[in-house]
Amino acid sequence: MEDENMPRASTRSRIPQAGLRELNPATTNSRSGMSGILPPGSIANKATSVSPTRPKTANAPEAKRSAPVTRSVVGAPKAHTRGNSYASTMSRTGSTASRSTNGTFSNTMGYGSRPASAMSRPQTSFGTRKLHGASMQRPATSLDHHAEDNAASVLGKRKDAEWDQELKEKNMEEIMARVFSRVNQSGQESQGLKEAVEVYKARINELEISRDGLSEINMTLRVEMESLKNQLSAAENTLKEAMRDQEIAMDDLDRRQRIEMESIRQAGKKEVEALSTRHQDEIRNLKRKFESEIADEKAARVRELGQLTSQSALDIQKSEIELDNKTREINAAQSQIQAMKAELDRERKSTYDLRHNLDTVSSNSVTLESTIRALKARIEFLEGGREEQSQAFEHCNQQMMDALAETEATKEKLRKEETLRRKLHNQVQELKGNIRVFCRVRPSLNSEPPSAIAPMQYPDEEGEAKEINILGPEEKSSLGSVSRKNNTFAFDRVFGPSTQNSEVFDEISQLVQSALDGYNVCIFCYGQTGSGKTHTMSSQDGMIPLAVHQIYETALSLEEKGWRYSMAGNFVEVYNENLNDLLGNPDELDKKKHEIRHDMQRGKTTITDITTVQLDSPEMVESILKNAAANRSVAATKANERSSRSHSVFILKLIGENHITGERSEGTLNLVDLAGSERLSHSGATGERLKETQNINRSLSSLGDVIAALGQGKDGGHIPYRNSKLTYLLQFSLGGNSKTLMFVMVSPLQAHLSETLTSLKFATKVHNTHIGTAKRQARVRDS
Ligand SMILES: Nc1ncnc2c1ncn2[C@@H]1O[C@H](COP(=O)(O)OP(=O)(O)OP(=O)(O)O)[C@@H](O)[C@H]1O
Repeated sequence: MEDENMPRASTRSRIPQAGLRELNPATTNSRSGMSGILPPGSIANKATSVSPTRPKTANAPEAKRSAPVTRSVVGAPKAHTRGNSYASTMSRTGSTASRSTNGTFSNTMGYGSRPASAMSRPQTSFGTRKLHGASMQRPATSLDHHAEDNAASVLGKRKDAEWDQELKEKNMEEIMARVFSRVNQSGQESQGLKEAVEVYKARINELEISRDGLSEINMTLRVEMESLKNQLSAAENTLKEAMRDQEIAMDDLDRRQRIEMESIRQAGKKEVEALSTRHQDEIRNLKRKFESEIADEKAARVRELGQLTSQSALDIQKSEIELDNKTREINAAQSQIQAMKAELDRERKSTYDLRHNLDTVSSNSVTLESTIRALKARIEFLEGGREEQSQAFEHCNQQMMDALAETEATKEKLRKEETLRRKLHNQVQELKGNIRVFCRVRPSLNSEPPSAIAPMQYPDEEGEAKEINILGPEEKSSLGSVSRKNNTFAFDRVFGPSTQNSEVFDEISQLVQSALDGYNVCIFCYGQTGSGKTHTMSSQDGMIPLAVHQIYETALSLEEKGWRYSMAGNFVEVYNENLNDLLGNPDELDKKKHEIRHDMQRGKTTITDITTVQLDSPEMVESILKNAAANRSVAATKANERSSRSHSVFILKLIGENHITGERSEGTLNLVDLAGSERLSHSGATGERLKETQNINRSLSSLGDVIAALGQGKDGGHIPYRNSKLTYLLQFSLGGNSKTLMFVMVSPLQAHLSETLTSLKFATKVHNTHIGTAKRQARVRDS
C-alpha cells in the first residue's frame, strides 16, 4: 500500500509551491475526504506541466501532514458503528465496494457510494490511509462477523422489529441524520474544491502575468540583441575599411620605398662608375710610374749585377788564392805538426835521455860520494905526502862540483822542457779543434735479443774509426716499394760497441792534461735515455774516476818539476731548471736555492751555498760518485725503467803553482752527464714527467743554440748562455776560452733508431762548428 502512494506523491510535487499549498491533498481531502472526485488529470496534469523537475522527496512531509486529516475522516464512521448493526452494514459497504451488490440498501444509496469508490481509488493516499485506518481501528469481527451472521441476525431482529416499530423509526432517523451529515460534508468538500480551483485560477493568472512580463523582457532582449548585431556589423565594416586604408597606406609606403631605393641604386651606380673610372686612371698612372721605376730599377740592378759579377769573379779569384794560401798554410801547419811531433818525440827522447843522465848523474854522485869517502880515507892515509894529497882532494872536489852543476843544468832543462811540452800539447789540441765530437755505440745487453739490434757499420774500423753507417727506418714510396735510407755520419772518433771505457779515456786524457795545464775543459755526454751516458761518465771505470786518477798521477809527477796542485770538486745537478747540490744534504734537494755567479774579469764561476770537496786522494772520487748517485733524481718513464731526468755536472777546479818558476795555472774540468734527449712523443711522459721532459728538451736545445752561436765566431756577438741554467753554468767552459768534447751516445736498438738518427744529426751540427782559439789561464809570478 505504501509503495503505491510514493509515485502519486511525486506527481503532486510538480505543482508550484504557491499552488501546492492550496493543492495539498491532505488539506483538500481533510475538507472533502474525497480526492477522487477531482476530474482526472485536470489539476495534477497542470501542476506537472508547470514544474516537471521538482525532486520526488519533497512530497514526503506533505504525505505526513495528511495523516491527522485521514484520522478525522475515519473517526466519523467509527463513532457511528458503536450504535447498531445497520451502521455496521453501511460501514462494510464503504470499505468493500466490490461486494456492494450483496445488500440492496447499499445499491440504493447512490450518493453514499461515491465516497466509497473514492476511498477505494488506488491513486490517492487518502483512500489508502482510510482503508488502512479502517482495518487497524475496526476489529475484523465487528464488521465481518456481522456481515456473515447478517441473515440470521436480521431474521432475529426482524422478528423483534415487527414488534418494535418505534425502534425502526429511530434507526431510520439515525440513518437520515447520517445521510444529511454526509451531504453536508460533501457540500463542504465541494466548497473546498471550488476554493482550490479559485486558487489555481489565481495562480494561473499570476503565471500568465509573469509569462507576459517574460515575453516583454524577451522582446526587449531581442530588440537589444538586434541593435547589438547592428553595432557589431557596423564595427566590422569600420574595421574592414580601416584595414583597407591600412593596405592602401602600406602599398603607398612600399611604392615610395621602391622609388627611393631605385634612386639610391642609380646614385650608387653612378658613384661606383665614377670611382672605377678614377681608379682605372690612377691604376694606369701608377702602372706607368711603376713601369718606369721598374725599368730604372732593372737598369740599376743590371748595372749592379755586372758590378757584382765582376766583383764576385774577383772574389772567387781572391778566394781561390786564399784557398791556395790556406791549403799551403794547412800543409805548412801539418808539416809543422809533423815537425812538432818529431820535436816532441825528440824532446821526449831528450827527456828520457836527460832522465837517464840524471839517473847516471845521481848514480855518479853516489859513486862520487863513495869516491869522496874513499878519497877522504886516502887523504888520511896519505897525510904524509901533503901536496900530493891536496891535489887529489881538489880534483875530487872539482869532480863533485861538476856533477852537481850538471844535475842542476839537467833539472833546468827538464823544467824548460815541461813548459815547451805544455805549449806543444796545447798547439796539438788546438789543431785538433776546440770542439770535438766523439760517437760511442753501446753494446747490446743480455736482455736485448739480436733481432732487436739495428744494423750499423764502421767503414774505417781498421784505423782510427771516424765514420758510422746506419740504415734508416723503412720508408714506403708512393708506388708502394719499401726502401731504407743509408745514413753516414763522420765525427772526430767513432767507438764501436766493443770499445772499453779505458780506450775511450786514452782519447780524452789529453784534454784532462789541458785542464791541468790551466785550460777550461768541458766533456759532456749527449744521447737518449739508456744509450750509455752514465756508464761512460760515472761507472767505476768511467771518465770521471779515470780523469781524477790521471790528474793525481800527473800532479804527482809534476811535483819534481816544481808544481804543486790543489784540487777542489763540486757535483751539481740541474733539475727542472733548478740547481741542486749532489754532495749536500739530500733533504735540501729542490728546496735550497743556489745561484750561479760569474766573475767576468777573471772568467771564474762560483755557485752559492755549494759543498766543495778537497780531493786529497783518488779514492775520494768513489765516495763522491756514490753520494751523488744516491742523491740524483731518478724517475721512471715509459722509455727506460731507470732514467736520469736531470743533467749532472762534475766540476773539478785544478789550481797549480810552480814554486821554482813562479808559474800558476787555474783550469776547470767539467764532466757533464746530460739527461735523456728523447722527444716528448716517444717518452710518453705526462704530468710531472712531462714538465721534466720539457725542461730537459729546452736546456738541450739551448746548448745547441749556444754552440751554434759560438760557431758563427763573431767577436762580441751575443751567445745565449742565459737561456738555460746548464749553459749559464758552463758559460766559461763553452766557447773561446775552453776546450769542449761532446760524446754522442748511441743505442744499438732498432726501436731507438729514429732517436739515434736525431741525436747523430744534432752531433753533426756540433761537429761542423768551429770555436775560436782557447786561452790558457796562466800567470807568471813577478820575481
Ligand atoms: N759500453 C757499455 N758496455 C756495457 N754496458 C753498457 C755500456 N753502455 C751502457 N751500458 C749499459 O746500458 C744500460 C743503460 O746505460 P746508462 O744507464 O748508462 O744509459 P743512460 O744514457 O745514462 O740513461 P739515462 O739517461 O737514463 O741515465 C746500463 O745497464 C748500462 O750498464
